[in-house]
Amino acid sequence: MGGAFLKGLSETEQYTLTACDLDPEAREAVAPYCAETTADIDVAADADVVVVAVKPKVIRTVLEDLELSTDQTLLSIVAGVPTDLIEPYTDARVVRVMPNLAAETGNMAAAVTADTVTDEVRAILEAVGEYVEIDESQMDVATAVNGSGPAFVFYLIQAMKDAGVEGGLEEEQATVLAAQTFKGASETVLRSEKSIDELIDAVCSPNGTTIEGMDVLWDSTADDAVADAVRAAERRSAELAEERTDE
Ligand SMILES: NC(=O)C1=CN([C@@H]2O[C@H](COP(=O)(O)OP(=O)(O)OC[C@H]3O[C@@H](n4cnc5c(N)ncnc54)[C@H](OP(=O)(O)O)[C@@H]3O)[C@@H](O)[C@H]2O)C=CC1
Ligand SMILES: O=C(O)[C@@H]1CCC=N1
Repeated sequence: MGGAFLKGLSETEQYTLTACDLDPEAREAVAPYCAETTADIDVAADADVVVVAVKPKVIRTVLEDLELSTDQTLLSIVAGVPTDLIEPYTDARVVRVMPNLAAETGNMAAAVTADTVTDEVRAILEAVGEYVEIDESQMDVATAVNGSGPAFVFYLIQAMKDAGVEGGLEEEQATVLAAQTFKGASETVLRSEKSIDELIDAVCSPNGTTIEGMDVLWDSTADDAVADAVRAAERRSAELAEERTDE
């Protein structure tokens, strides 16, 4: 996730980016997008905004080594680790963000804690996509919807693509048609003033093809399966918080 963030931010040419990782291969992978890569956390700690992008189980170790001052911002993208668990380890302002992998292409959907976000962090998030400001109590569900969400959408694209292949399209053709259709539909939802129900209606020509397919979906439990996936991810995010708090 840290690499996707770096790649997206490097495209904007607005930031001086330093990547810190202990693994030389990880540093090599992001070197083209950074002014500097380092294994020395003190070098990373020089930045105005320090993004912590390690797995939940190692955040405490990283925080113990990270010396920041009150005029710096620590931006945590670590799932399930609450602000009040991070704050005792740092003098920096702590802002919690749930990003997603689409940062890489400047299409990230992110959720950020409304009570700690600054204009500096808003500018970073805006540079690589769209963000919403939420109460931290909503971070687990946001983690499920926009953090894990890309995987759920990849799954749906695959299902649509597979159906196209089954109908006779070539794999590559079906992938382009399915993925571009998700992309176009997403743009429409974001730009249109119509509700999603109105947009569905607009695709359904009278006695046409779409209504036949929509009847199948409306009669199915596809929406329940999506809601169950979101709830399972939300539950896990809350569990991660519990596991961290126990330490
Ligand atoms: N993947 C995603 O789509 C999203 C992930 N996140 C959050 O981002 C964080 C990272 O997830 P993800 O990118 O999937 O995980 P990865 O394991 O791919 O990335 C974590 C990176 O941190 C490195 N690392 C571990 N310990 C240290 C250390 N002490 N100092 C410096 N670097 C270290 C790891 O190196 P090594 O591999 O050698 O251990 C690895 O390169 C998680 O907290 C996750 O919750 C949030 C939103 C979306
Ligand atoms: O799967 C995970 O735990 C991380 C957090 C959100 C997306 N990936």
